[in-house]
Amino acid sequence: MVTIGVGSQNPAKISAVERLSENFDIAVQSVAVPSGVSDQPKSDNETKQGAVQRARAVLEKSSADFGVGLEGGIMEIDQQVFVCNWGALVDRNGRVFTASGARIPLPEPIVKGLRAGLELGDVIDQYTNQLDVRKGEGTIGILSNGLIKRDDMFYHIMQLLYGQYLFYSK
Ligand SMILES: O=P(O)(O)OP(=O)(O)OP(=O)(O)OC[C@H]1O[C@@H](n2cnc3c(O)ncnc32)[C@H](O)[C@@H]1O
Ligand SMILES: [Mg+2]
Repeated sequence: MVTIGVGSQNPAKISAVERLSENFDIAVQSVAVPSGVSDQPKSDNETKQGAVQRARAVLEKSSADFGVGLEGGIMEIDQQVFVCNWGALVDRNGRVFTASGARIPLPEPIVKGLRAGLELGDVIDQYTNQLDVRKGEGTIGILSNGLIKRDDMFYHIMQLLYGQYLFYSK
């Protein structure tokens, strides 16, 4: 049994890692760590960096075998703003695996809020008139009409991360 520490207390992130333990002998623990980037990362680069920094901080702060960082952000392609997500898995040998998740364009009213300096988590709550969307289906869940929820998207990233670890450990 190996232990994975997840650098967040967000249930959508923790549940994505827990889903890995349905297929692998893994124990999951939540470790509160800083991302070291802004609360609302604004590029792939910054979002990925937040994921890696969270993962590294988990190994410093806990005795887990692996550190996982999952980070949400926004990024722009051709003046269209997308929600994006990155994940990182680090092991005690210093290996770092990274992967990104699905992206989906954000509608104009949400982009307006972001340009005004708000965090996506707060804007999506206002937009939907709900509380803590970020901890449940997430923006990706809202905009995909519930077909892909935030923990599904993070689970996909977890499969890409753990899969790489298995592949490169052969
Ligand atoms: O407690 P932490 O781990 O920080 O969880 P968080 O919900 O704040 O998540 P992030 O910092 O990784 O995400 C950055 C912002 O984007 C928001 N967000 C909401 N739904 C999202 C989604 O589906 N994908 C990416 N970001 C999302 C999120 O709530 C934050 O305001
Ligand atoms: Mg956050």
